[in-house]
Amino acid sequence: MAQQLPSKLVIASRESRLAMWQAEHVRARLSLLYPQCSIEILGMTTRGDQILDRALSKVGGKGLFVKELEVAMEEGRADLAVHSLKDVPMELPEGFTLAAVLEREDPRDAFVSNDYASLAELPAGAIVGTSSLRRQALISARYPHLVIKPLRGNLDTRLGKLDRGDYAAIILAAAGLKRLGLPQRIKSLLSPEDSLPAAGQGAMAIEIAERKDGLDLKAILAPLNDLPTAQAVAAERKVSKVFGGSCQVPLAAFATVEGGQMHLRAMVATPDGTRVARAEVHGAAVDAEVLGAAVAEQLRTQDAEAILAVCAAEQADGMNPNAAPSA
Ligand SMILES: NCc1[nH]cc(CCC(=O)O)c1CC(=O)O
Repeated sequence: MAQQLPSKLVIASRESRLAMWQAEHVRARLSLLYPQCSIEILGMTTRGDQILDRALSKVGGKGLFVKELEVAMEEGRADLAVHSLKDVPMELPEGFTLAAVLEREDPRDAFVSNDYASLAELPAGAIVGTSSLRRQALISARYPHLVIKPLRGNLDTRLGKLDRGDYAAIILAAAGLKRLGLPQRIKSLLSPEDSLPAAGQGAMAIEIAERKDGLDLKAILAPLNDLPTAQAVAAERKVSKVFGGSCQVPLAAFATVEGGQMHLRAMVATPDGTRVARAEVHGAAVDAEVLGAAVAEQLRTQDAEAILAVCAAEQADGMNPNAAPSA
């Protein structure tokens, strides 16, 4: 790299075990690439981590988990921030960009239970824990005899609540469990038919701020970017953006890329799963955003706007006890 390299780079991260694992992963990869550069991690608590008792949709949504990290970059206390891409808002504030998207971990949702092997095994009335509207809608659509109850907190907290017996099973992203060395907690993986993943699930992203010192940080981070993953998540996030993308709406978007070809699937639903619209397209992966827009358009012709209007009305009524990230 012809690029000048600073003597030190600071990575901002949330302090949950998963966030720190991800920041450490990026630190290790950068250290291998640039052994002459010292790379440090700045752990931070975000407002989203503090507010555990209220629906995040009421107090600002996904942005709450990234704002403090952005302020640290703006003030020069950090150079980059590592995020679970799923938790990153579709529109970043002026002056911030995603510099790299790392190769995706398993994007699927995982069924976690101490007593049962799969959703299909659960008896009528069994309590399933998830605070994702998407998971709630998809599970209710297919297994209407199950009872969905909210579940928040970081991964360890959620597993603790399962082990205490509060739930028959809980649904978590497989990626988080694998990264934390807990793959044995996964009893089965949900197929895309049972539970289509959320936009960006399983992918890590590196965010940077516009530099006043002219340092081309994007070029420095470029070797960490995984093109097929970047293309897949660009399509998924486009779908989400078209529908006003936030975790307050049951929306799934999942793309796979192989040999430059993309298969993109998406779904919107009412939170109770009684109305579900699905769409899919195949095309060249370089046209990621066009494919995303095409799937969004297909959903729209299937009444997606009406479905989302139901969600908005319920939220205005304060019926949504759910929300957002905290792994
Ligand atoms: N919603 C919080 C969140 N954000 C990222 C992950 C897991 C890791 C990932 O998807 O990359 C999780 C936990 C979960 O959904 O179970």
